[in-house]
Order: sequence, then structure tokens, then C-alpha cells
Amino acid sequence: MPATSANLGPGFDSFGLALELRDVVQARTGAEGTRIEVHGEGAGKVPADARHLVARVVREELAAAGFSAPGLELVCRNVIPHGRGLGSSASAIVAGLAAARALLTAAGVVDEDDAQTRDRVLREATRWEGHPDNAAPAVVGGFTIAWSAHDDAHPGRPGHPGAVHAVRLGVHPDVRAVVCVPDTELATSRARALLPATVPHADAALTAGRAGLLVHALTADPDLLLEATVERLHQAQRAPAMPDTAQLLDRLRRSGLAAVVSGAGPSALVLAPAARAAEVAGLAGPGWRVLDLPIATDGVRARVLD
Ligand SMILES: Nc1ncnc2c1ncn2[C@@H]1O[C@H](COP(=O)(O)OP(=O)(O)OP(=O)(O)O)[C@@H](O)[C@H]1O
Ligand SMILES: N[C@@H](CCO)C(=O)O
Repeated sequence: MPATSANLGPGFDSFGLALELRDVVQARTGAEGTRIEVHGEGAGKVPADARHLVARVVREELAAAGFSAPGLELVCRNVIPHGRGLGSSASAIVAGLAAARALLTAAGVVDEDDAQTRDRVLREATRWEGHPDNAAPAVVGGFTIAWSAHDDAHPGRPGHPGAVHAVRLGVHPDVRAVVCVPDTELATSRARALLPATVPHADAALTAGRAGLLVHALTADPDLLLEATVERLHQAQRAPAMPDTAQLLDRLRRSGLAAVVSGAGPSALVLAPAARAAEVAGLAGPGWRVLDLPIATDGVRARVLD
């Protein structure tokens, strides 16, 4: 499944972008217990037992379908950095859900089409994550706008509590996604704790307007990306937890590049015109791993191995 960058500036908790940097998970129900191999990112750090995030998700999803497997084996080949704002936890959760649905289908426990699987994975991933902005691009790929259906959208009609939706839009071919990844991690939970409970009306109004503009800029007019990525809901509030990122954003934006905090940080995402993508590494300087990543046009891919 791909890495993802959430928010994209003004689209807090709803906009996301899938990036062509993929973890691979192999899952098998088997002998008693939980056996996990982790290669790459997180090896030696994430628990290699039943507490492992992918294992917890697979186990819960199998149990919810009434399928009891004596054991679970996972082999995880990870390249998405953890705790950097590149959606590693959402990708792990989506991988676990997609693997579980594939196991259930192979065992004949469920019979569902791709759209039903996708809807369920998106809803359950959002429940695990608490917000759909990383889960949506991890599931469907591309640039996504995700939202949860609430009863207040249809007053007087019964709602569908828990339903999560996403639309995927095509990104203008001149837009490149360049991410600058620091060595330091920042847990999303810590970054969320820095957000105020309320924001001034003027800040909300400005940010809503720029979110609308960003849809146009990303899909049709990249020249507007710098202005379209202005927001006042989260980046300044979280800057004390990632001062180096705040300085980097300032440097990149002063040079005319549309740089934003990727997800909850501390990575930066630059939505750069193709002709300027190569400048990012020089502007970032030492201390940043700079990755020029294609936008992933599809999300998680699951297949049953023999
Ligand atoms: N592939 C994985 N396998 C097991 N655990 C993982 C995996 N990926 C992430 N995690 C867990 O999730 C934590 C990181 O989640 P967190 O939400 O803080 O950051 P993120 O998802 O990388 O960034 P963001 O949500 O801002 O995009 C890791 O420290 C680890 O505990
Ligand atoms: N919208 C989320 C993305 C990170 O998971 C946040 O910024 O907290």
C-alpha cells in the first residue's frame, strides 16, 4: 500500500494524496500464535508479536466476521518512514484490513465485490485512525477528498452513522510531490494535542476558501498552488513541535514553492511544478531526506498467493 500525505495545507482531516512509496505485507493464517517478520522501517522498533498494528487489525477483522484462525504469520517489508507525516499508521491499518478481507474471501467466509471491500476498508480504517484523510488515498489512490456521513447532512432523513466517503480527483500532470523527511519523529497524537478547540471565524473562512481553491489548483491550474496552500488551522499551532519544519516551509515558500506540513508532520510536502522539483533538495539542505515521489494512481493492492 502507498504512503500518503494528508491535509495538503487547508484540507485538514479531509484532503490526501497517495504517494508511490509502498510497504508490502504478506499475511497467512497458520499455526498457533502470532509470528511477525519486519524488514526495513520499524524493524526492531515496532512490536513483533500480537501487539503489532497490522496483526491487531487482521485479528479484529477476522474475528468480526466470525472467523477464528489459530495463528497468524506476517512478513512486512516497510519503506514508509514511521511518525513522519507520511501516513505509515494508516497504511499499516489499510494493509491489515485488505489482507483480512482477502483471507476471508479465500476461505469462503465472505463474498463481496471490490466496491464493497473498498467501502468497508475505508470505513474501518477511518474508525482505527479517527480521521479519513490518510485512509482514503491509501485505499483508492490519487488526490482524495474524504468525509464522514452525518445525520445533519440530511435533516429529517435517517442517516448512515459511520459511513465514510471519498472522491478521487485527477492531479494536473505538471504537479510533482516532493517530500522532505527529517530524522526526527512526531507522533500524530502529540501533534493533535497542540490544536486549539476553537478557531476564529476569519481563520476558518480563509482556510475554507483556500481549500476550494486548492482543488482547482491541483487539478487544473498549478500556478495557483502557492496561494491555495495557505491555511490557518493547524501548521502555525503545531510549529513549536517541529521548528525545523517551520523554518524549511518558510524557506521553500519564500522561493515560491507550495510547501506544506505533510500530515501531522514533521515532513514537508512540496507540490512543485515539474521544472522546479529538483530545486527542493538544495533549498532543504543537510538533515533532510528529499524524495521526489510519483503520485500513486491506485491505492492498496491485495491478491491471494497460492
Ligand atoms: N508498518 C507498520 N507496522 C507496525 N506499526 C506501524 C507501522 N506503521 C506505523 N506503525 C505504528 O504507528 C506509529 C506512527 O503513527 P503516527 O500516526 O504517529 O504517524 P504516521 O502515520 O507515520 O504519520 P501521519 O499520520 O502524520 O501521516 C508508529 O510509531 C508505529 O507504532
Ligand atoms: N489530519 C491529520 C493527519 C495525520 O494523521 C492530522 O493532521 O492530525
